[in-house]
Parts: sequence; C-alpha cells; structure tokens
Amino acid sequence: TTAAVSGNPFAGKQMYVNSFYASEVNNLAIPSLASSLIPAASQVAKTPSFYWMDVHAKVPTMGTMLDDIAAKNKAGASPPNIGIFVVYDLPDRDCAAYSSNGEYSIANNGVANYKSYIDDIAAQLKNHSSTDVVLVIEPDSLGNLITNLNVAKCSNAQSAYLECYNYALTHLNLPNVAMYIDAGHAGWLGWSANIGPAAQLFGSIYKNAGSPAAVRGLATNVANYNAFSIATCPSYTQGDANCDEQKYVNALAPLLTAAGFPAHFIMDTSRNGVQPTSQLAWGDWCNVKGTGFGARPTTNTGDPLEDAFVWVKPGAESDGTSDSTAARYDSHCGLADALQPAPQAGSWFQAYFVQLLTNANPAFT
Ligand SMILES: O=[N+]([O-])c1ccc(O[C@@H]2O[C@H](CO)[C@@H](O[C@@H]3O[C@H](CO)[C@@H](O[C@@H]4O[C@H](CO)[C@@H](O)[C@H](O)[C@H]4O)[C@H](O)[C@H]3O)[C@H](O)[C@H]2O)cc1
Ligand SMILES: [Mg+2]
Repeated sequence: TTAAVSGNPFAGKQMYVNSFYASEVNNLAIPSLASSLIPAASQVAKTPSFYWMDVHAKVPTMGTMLDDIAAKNKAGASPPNIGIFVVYDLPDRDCAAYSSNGEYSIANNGVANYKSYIDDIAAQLKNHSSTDVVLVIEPDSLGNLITNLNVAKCSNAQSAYLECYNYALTHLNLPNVAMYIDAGHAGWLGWSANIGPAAQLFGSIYKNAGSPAAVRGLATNVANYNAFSIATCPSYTQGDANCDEQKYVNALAPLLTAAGFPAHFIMDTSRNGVQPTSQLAWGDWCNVKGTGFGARPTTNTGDPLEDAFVWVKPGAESDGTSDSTAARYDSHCGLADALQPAPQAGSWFQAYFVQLLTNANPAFT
C-alpha cells in the first residue's frame, strides 16, 4: 500500500514513465526537431509525467498502464514503479474559462456520468490492488469555487462540483491509492483574501468525505509556472506575500491543520524552469512564452511539507487554442504573453516543446 512508513507515497518508488507522453515526444516532436536538440528530447521522453484521464474513454488506458507497472515491478523493477494519474472530467469543467471545457455537462446527466467515470477508475484500481497509484483530483475545480462564484457557470456548478468531488474522494479511497486535492497555486489562492476561504473549503471537503485515509494532501501549481522558492518576489506577484509555492504551502498547512486536515503537498514543476516568468500578469495561464522544463520529478524537495516535485501538466500539450474563431477559444490564449498560434487544449504544440526544451532549467546535458 502507499501508506509508507514516511507517509510520503513517493518514498522508495520510481514514478512511472507513461507511453502516451513518451510517444508524443518520440513520434510528434523528435522527427521535426533540430538534431542538436534530439538528445535532450530523448531525456524528456524518459521523464515521468502524470497521465490525464480527461475523457471517460481514457480510463481503459489507465488499466493498460497499471498492467505494465505490475509487470515491471514483478520483473524486479527497483525501486518499484508507482502510477501517476490525473482525474479530470467534472461536468461543466473549467467553469471560469473556455479552453478545457469537458465532455460532460450538468444539464445533460453530467453528475451521473461523472460517477460512472469514477466507478470505472475505482474498478481499475481494485483490479490492480498490488500496484500503488498517486492521483491528482480535478485541477482548477476548487479554485473556481473560491474565486469565481461570480461567474454564472461556476455558481451554477458549485453543488455538482462538491457532490462529484465527494464521490471521487470516497470511492477512490483505496489502500493502494494516495490522493492530492487540487489547490490551484500561489498566484490564485495564496492572496490574503483567498487563502482563508480556500483552507476552509479544503478542510470541509476532507471532513465531509470522512477524512479519507488515501487523501495525503494537496497538489499546487498544476498547469502553472510558479517557482517553489524564489529569492525576490517578481513584480507581477506584488501584493501577495505568498509569491512562490513554498510560501503558499507553508502558509496553507497550519490553516488546514486547524481545519482538521493534516496535509502534505506536491507541486507541478513541468513548466517552471525560468524564473521570474515573462507573464505580463500573474493571472496569465495560457501557453506562456519563455518558459522551460523545470526540476525533474524528485522527492528531494528540501521541505518536509513537500512530498515531491512532479510533472503533472505534460509539457507542450497546449493549454488552449489561440484561434479566436474556434470552439473553446479563451482570450487568455490570445494575450501578448501567450505563444501563438496554439492548437486546442491537450493537443501537441511543437513550438512550445522547442521553447521548453531550450529553456530547460536544470538544462538537459
Ligand atoms: O492585490 N490583491 O490583494 C489582489 C487580490 C486578489 C486578486 O485576485 C486574484 O488574482 C489572481 C491573478 O493574479 C487570480 O488567479 C487566477 O485565477 C484564474 C481563474 O480565475 C486562474 O486561471 C486558471 O488557471 C489554470 C492554470 O493555473 C487553468 O488551467 C484554468 O483553465 C484557468 O481558469 C489563474 O491560474 C490564476 O492565476 C485569482 O483568481 C484572483 O482572485 C488580485 C489582487
Ligand atoms: Mg487548463
């Protein structure tokens, strides 16, 4: 089970390198890459990143990957592999934005469909009970319930999000699972106006789900660009003392403990290698220019609260289309600090891959 002695589910494990991202890099990126960049790209292809189940139809692929992990571990992989997946299919998903709207809508049986999605994930996890798995649960969702209830789609989705979130935490609460609840990032919920309400919401969700043993803590910076630790707060963070993820989680942790939720954290470092970023505003989240691959996945974080640095957002999968005439167009993807032209969210964005690769920090040697 993941309840290792240290409680850190990543301790004594190696994170699974999923074939989906590896094939994107090998088959979509490398063929049109300058030969000088191929060695670095080959290393990216071997770097573990989370597999996003952003549609119900991808749940069987989780099963295939769990079969592969079990086989590798049975064959003596040392350290043993741990699976890393994102649960991401809420009805009326991404309610304050347009780029990542999903397949399910509340108006069209979405809550029932979501429960079926969770049931299928639970079945896969039960069928692979000897394989340990880490899950990040629904990026962006709870953040929107803190700062965007003024957006009709979010206020209309609030009860459905809470019902679905509870269903996920209670039905994925399995002995071979460790879950991290999504907590946005320092530039979203780290503001003094937001961090208290965020802690209260996270605490109530945890308690209402019966304080599930499998819930290890929270994931921050998913699909965002913040530093774990930065010496000087960048200008765009002005007004938010929690200007990096380490400050954010160290401010959040005691509030959560007080709310009855003893939490540890992981953060997404897949696109935070360049600091400060070239964001024109901290809220600019779409395909930001000038970024680089960040710290490689590791448990060597230097902070006892921080279980691991992980690659959650697969670098160079687009955050959203820049085509203003296309479905799901969000104006954030047309901003001056957004690399363009960009394809639909989740699609391979080759120019962005070259950007991440050439700006990687640490550099690929
Ligand atoms: O001076 N002050 O005291 C003060 C106080 C409060 C202030 O207001 C805060 O300003 C922040 C911006 O600085 C806002 O944060 C942004 O909120 C957006 C959602 O609305 C997030 O977007 C999501 O990003 C995801 C990827 O991370 C995407 O996957 C997803 O599709 C996309 O929707 C941005 O990251 C996030 O940076 C806060 O809401 C807002 O409350 C401002 C000043
Ligand atoms: Mg997104």
